[in-house]
Amino acid sequence: ERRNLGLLEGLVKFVQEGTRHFQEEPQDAATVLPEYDFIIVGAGSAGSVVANRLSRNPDWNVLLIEAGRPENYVMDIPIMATFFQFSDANWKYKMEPSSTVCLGMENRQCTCPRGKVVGGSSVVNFMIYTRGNKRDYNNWEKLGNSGWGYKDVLPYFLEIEEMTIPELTKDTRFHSTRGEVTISYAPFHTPLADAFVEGGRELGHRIVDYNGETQTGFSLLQTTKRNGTRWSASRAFLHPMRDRNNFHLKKRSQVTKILIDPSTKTAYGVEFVQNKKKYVVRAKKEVILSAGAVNSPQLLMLSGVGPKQHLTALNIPVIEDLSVGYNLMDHPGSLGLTFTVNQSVGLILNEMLNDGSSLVEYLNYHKGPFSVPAGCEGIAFIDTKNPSDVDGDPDLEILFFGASLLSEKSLYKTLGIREDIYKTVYEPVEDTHSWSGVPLTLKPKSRGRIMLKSANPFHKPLIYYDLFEDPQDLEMQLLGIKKIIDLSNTKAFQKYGSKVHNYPIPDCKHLEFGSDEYWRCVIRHLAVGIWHLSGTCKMGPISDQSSVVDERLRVYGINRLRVIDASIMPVVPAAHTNVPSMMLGAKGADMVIQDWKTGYLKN
Ligand SMILES: Cc1cc2nc3c(=O)[nH]c(=O)nc-3n(C[C@H](O)[C@H](O)[C@H](O)COP(=O)(O)OP(=O)(O)OC[C@H]3O[C@@H](n4cnc5c(N)ncnc54)[C@H](O)[C@@H]3O)c2cc1C
Repeated sequence: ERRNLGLLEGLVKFVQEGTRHFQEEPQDAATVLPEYDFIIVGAGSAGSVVANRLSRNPDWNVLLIEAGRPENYVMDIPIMATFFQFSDANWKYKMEPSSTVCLGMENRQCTCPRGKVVGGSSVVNFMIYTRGNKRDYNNWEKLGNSGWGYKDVLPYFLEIEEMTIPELTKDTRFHSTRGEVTISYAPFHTPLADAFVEGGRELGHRIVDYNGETQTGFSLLQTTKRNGTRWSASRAFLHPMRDRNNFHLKKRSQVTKILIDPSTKTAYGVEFVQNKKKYVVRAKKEVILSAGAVNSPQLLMLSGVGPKQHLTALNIPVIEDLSVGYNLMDHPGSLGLTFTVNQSVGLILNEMLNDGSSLVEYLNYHKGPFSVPAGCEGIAFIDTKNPSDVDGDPDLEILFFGASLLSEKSLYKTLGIREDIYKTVYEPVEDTHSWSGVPLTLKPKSRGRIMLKSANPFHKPLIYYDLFEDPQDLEMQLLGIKKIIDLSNTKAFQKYGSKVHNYPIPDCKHLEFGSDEYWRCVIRHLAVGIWHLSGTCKMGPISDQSSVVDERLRVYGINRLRVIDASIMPVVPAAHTNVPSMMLGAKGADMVIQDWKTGYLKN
């Protein structure tokens, strides 16, 4: 009876919070002005920050256009993070079928979720907070992008961070408490998460604040969460500006074209469609593309900026011939490694729902297992070439989940795994307590490409990406799998009788279970990009034929048009790309502000 009362009270509280959340998101603008100073396309991780920073100047008016729906408070319950991939908050992209990778997925296609919602992919992601390694950004600078070294980006990471983990706030060189993006540990973690960190220590790794001075080591997950709920880009940057009257947000409005005068090669506005109605809006100063690594290149190409041959084949008049859509990167991973344990120490959604107390705890206090983002609890960064270097340059990440494909039936569908694989490998022991480790290749050498399917803006672009085209990317996975098996064999995990779930993947069962060849087969079958798509509008010097934007993020050859989002990353950092994209938003917006203040771009 007490629990029922707790549930009712919790539900009332949740509805109240949800209502407040709904009211705090900026409303859909009732009218659209014919002209704004700045038009930003995409209210995602980067675009939300850009809009926030530019509209701080009351003399500038700013329009932010978002194709997706409003964020919903249910999306902010951490354990639910994978559930919205079936909803209209996801663009539901898939990679083109391949004969070498994603072989265990429906139609040999890996899924490519992207947030289609106010807040963008920060609303569907796993809330993992990482910045990357200082060498990643120093490398950007070395590639010819001056002003992009670690010393230049760190101030922006600090500007946006609100660190709430007490022991980390003391390190003021690397952490700040004054920004908008709240960082916390999950208020709950499983005993298996402790085993992960302890197991890492047993294997000789350090426990590290991987967003501090050095990155290599093991840790519980730092997450973009406030008070046990998701802290999306929208909650961090858009909610606080809902009353700025120089700012308009259009939701469910898809930009279909950037308007560019072909004679002066100057961007002067955009065309967008809301409710089947077409609008044309002009930009007095600039159009800024923050539509993400799939849609920013798509929009550039639809607007005549892209590879000449490709656009000509689709009858799109070419305004500027640039390498748009190339250099697609992600952090390739694989899902084949599951461990069962002999105690009830993992996360099983069914159990949590049946028991009810976890739900009551979450609704009332935002604590307990529901506060764990998608079951993800720990992270390790390893420099496989210099494993004992305390200041290593990691090339391998291990992502730890206190759950696995055994823990929640819908997961295999979310990930696009073939039903026959689920039925033979996982279903026989589903609901067994388990954990999983996902190895991520942090310095991928393989590259993919985004192409247009047609000149129709409503046709999904094509995503070509053989994640393991370069064999080194696959070998790093193999190394990762071996490391994770070593972890399972530590005392910390053996306390729970951890053992590899050894039902072979049907297509690989002709190979000896556990042999290198077996694992290579599994990696190719249950491959996953971890959805850090980036690089498709590469930043680089003019001498680099493959670059699309310059170091001030201006599109080469086109005036008054920038790209500010994950697509400008010349090389993907050793990081989950949400907060790095927000950093790009803050730094990119500063460049816009500087350029217009100094009269660099004349009105
Ligand atoms: C399932 C998943 C899990 C992830 N987990 C993590 C994680 O735990 N930690 C982490 O750091 N990173 C994670 N990432 C990656 C990270 O969230 C993204 O790299 C980051 O959000 C990208 O930011 P962005 O600004 O480039 O693009 P987005 O945030 O994707 O924003 C682009 C926005 O533009 C809008 N848009 C696109 N086209 C148009 C158009 N034509 N007209 C109008 N609007 C348009 C989109 O709807 C979207 O809102 C994850 C991503 C996914 C998909």
